[in-house]
Amino acid sequence: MRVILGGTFNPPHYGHITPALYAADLLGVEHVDLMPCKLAPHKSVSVSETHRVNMIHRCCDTHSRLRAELIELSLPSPSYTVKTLRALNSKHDDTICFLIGADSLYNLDKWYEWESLLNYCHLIVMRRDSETFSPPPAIAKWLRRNAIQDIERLHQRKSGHVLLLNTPLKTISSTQLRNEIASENADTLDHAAPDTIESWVPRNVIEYINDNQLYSE
Ligand SMILES: Nc1ncnc2c1ncn2[C@@H]1O[C@H](COP(=O)(O)OP(=O)(O)OP(=O)(O)O)[C@@H](O)[C@H]1O
Ligand SMILES: O=C(O)c1ccc[n+]([C@@H]2O[C@H](COP(=O)([O-])O)[C@@H](O)[C@H]2O)c1
Repeated sequence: MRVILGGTFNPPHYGHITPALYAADLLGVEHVDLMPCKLAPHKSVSVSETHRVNMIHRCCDTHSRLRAELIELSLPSPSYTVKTLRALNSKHDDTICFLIGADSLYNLDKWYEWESLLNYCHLIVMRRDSETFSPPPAIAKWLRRNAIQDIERLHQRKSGHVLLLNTPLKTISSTQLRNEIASENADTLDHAAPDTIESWVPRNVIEYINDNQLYSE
């Protein structure tokens, strides 16, 4: 079984890493694969793919359970998840648990061929800003058909289930981090108490951001 977290990672942060590792623990999987998209379907991205990948590699240097999955960089863009999952399935037989945050779940019906996603993976949903999940009606209806409670069931089928997990809440976003840095708080990030920095972003990622003057305007 593989646990994959797709994202723009602009930049990666502990809102990605902490709940993803927690989910992997519950699933009994050692690694979490961070999979940067080439071109995000619903977003504009301000820094190069190379910087985003380098920051992911830094996260992997800090956390040995993280790995980089770079398949989307060689697939056509935009990076539609259903197409990526098909490509991954054609290469390996592993069951894929694809992680998404609650905000992604609530918008899932806007994704390309979203109703096919569960043909290729299980979806594991992490809490984002709130203790509880409050999906809109269309998604709630879909969840009634597809959501399970018992983690063991993920090991019994290769795809087709959705699991909402009570992952630790880390209410940070890449947008918030970019705004902090753009508003000249990069210095604050750099000199803040180590506990503060390390609760947002791995230190070597902050160093990378500062060294490359990312997000400063
Ligand atoms: N703090 C968080 N807690 C749980 N899941 C998160 C968190 N931040 C991001 N995610 C999830 O990780 C995936 C990748 O997120 P992404 O790289 O877009 O980060 P982001 O912080 O949401 O970025 P942005 O602020 O630029 O929109 C998405 O499925 C998203 O829901
Ligand atoms: O397939 C889609 O239509 C689709 C639409 C929006 C997001 N995604 C994927 O969801 C993951 C998180 O996306 P984002 O935009 O929150 O960084 C990332 O792997 C994206 O490729 C996928």
